[in-house]
Amino acid sequence: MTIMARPHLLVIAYPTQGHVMPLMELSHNLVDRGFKITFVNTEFNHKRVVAALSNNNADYEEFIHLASIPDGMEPEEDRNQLGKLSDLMENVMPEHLEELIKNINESDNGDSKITCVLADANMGWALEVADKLSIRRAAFWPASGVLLAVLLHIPKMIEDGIIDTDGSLKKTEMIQLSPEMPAMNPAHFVWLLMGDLDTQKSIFNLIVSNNRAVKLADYFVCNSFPELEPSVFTLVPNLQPIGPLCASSRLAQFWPEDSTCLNWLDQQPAHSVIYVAFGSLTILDKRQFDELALGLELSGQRFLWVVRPDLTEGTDTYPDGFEERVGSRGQMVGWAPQREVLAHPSVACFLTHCGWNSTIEGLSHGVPFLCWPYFADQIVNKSYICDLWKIGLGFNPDENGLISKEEIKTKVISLLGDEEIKERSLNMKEIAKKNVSNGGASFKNFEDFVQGIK
Ligand SMILES: O=c1ccn([C@@H]2O[C@H](COP(=O)(O)OP(=O)(O)O[C@H]3O[C@H](CO)[C@@H](O)[C@H](O)[C@H]3O)[C@@H](O)[C@H]2O)c(=O)[nH]1
Repeated sequence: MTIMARPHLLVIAYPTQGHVMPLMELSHNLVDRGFKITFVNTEFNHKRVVAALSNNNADYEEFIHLASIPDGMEPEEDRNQLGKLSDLMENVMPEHLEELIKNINESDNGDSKITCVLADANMGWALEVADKLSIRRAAFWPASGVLLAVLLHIPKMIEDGIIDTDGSLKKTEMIQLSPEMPAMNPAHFVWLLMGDLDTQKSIFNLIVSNNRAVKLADYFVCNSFPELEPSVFTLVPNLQPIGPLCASSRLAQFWPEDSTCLNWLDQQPAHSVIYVAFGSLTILDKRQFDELALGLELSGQRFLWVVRPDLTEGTDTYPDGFEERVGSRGQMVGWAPQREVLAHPSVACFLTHCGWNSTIEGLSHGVPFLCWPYFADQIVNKSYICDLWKIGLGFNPDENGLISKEEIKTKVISLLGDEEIKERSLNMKEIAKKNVSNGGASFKNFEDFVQGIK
């Protein structure tokens, strides 16, 4: 009897948590369908993932090999400089990736050859490397399909004089890509919300080269489902939604998970806890951090708050007496098992920065949102949550741009009392679930994808 070798996929993600996480989840799903994976992180992130690993990953370690290549930055440099990081990666990483693939494919240690590269569409150069080596290519889009549709529309927007060839804005009127999609404020284009002018230009250049590179992909999949953003899949017909991807995320955490909060959640009444988390990149200034703490206190509700070690600039001490006053009603952790938290029956709502993964994870569990976008695609995601799907509320900043404790309390109380939002959220959960169940649209797309890349 011949035992067939597992098809061997090389997977590479853009080096931030919100990209590594869903691609690892997709890798787990592919292992379940018979693949072997070499998952490539930057050396910097590889060290973090290994340091944060728990010991319950044994099942997957056999089939997911964690590899790493340098990103071009010095070890101590700040990886949140996304413009600089993107420029360096495009220059430095391709030759390292090529070498890694050649080493695997030429080694005689019995390892099967890499048959396909599955790259984050934000790492288009990796598809070019695969093309050069005549290896099959697939791309994954980790954010909303709407965002991708806007980015692919860049050449037309340059032609129409809406933006310049360097991405700067020339016209300010709203744009609408299709009648079913809400109009979009060009000031909210993702690259314009990414830091200083140099960063914006670097990110814009990266987008333009990625738009070119994704044409090399034989398959293009994303973490969404048809009902969520219907017209997108008409505008980008080769993009196949396979989401929601939101099971437990093993082998991908940049910080060690503090699971003690699940025991705390077990002790709380059903639908009583506000879960507060801002993803991996948001930084709050100290004044806003304090106001958030005081707003949670003032709301009188139970809350679970993820206070990442780098959530605030400078010190992250709480306002005077805050911890004593909230007592066991409030729980703060450095990094939570978010997907398990959102699935917990004690959670009533999700105060989020509206990163795409958090959005998908929240809506897949029927949890209503309180939206506090920070940058990048989050402002557009918020408008989908609040205005289109109507499963959440946003905050209004005061005249100093601060979201006040009173505003936080008001919105918490309004959301928790809003039965229509709750009903729509539960309905969305059902639609999400149907998509990945046997016969659902995302399920079928995933099956086609698996057959295609085998
Ligand atoms: O305590 C925590 C907090 C977060 N997470 C996970 O971390 C991921 C965070 O991803 P996301 O919600 O998308 O936020 P960011 O980390 O900010 O992601 C970046 O990447 C996303 C995908 O491109 C974009 O939508 C965001 O705007 C961008 O900031 C999610 O899977 C969460 O489940 C945890 O596991 N534990």
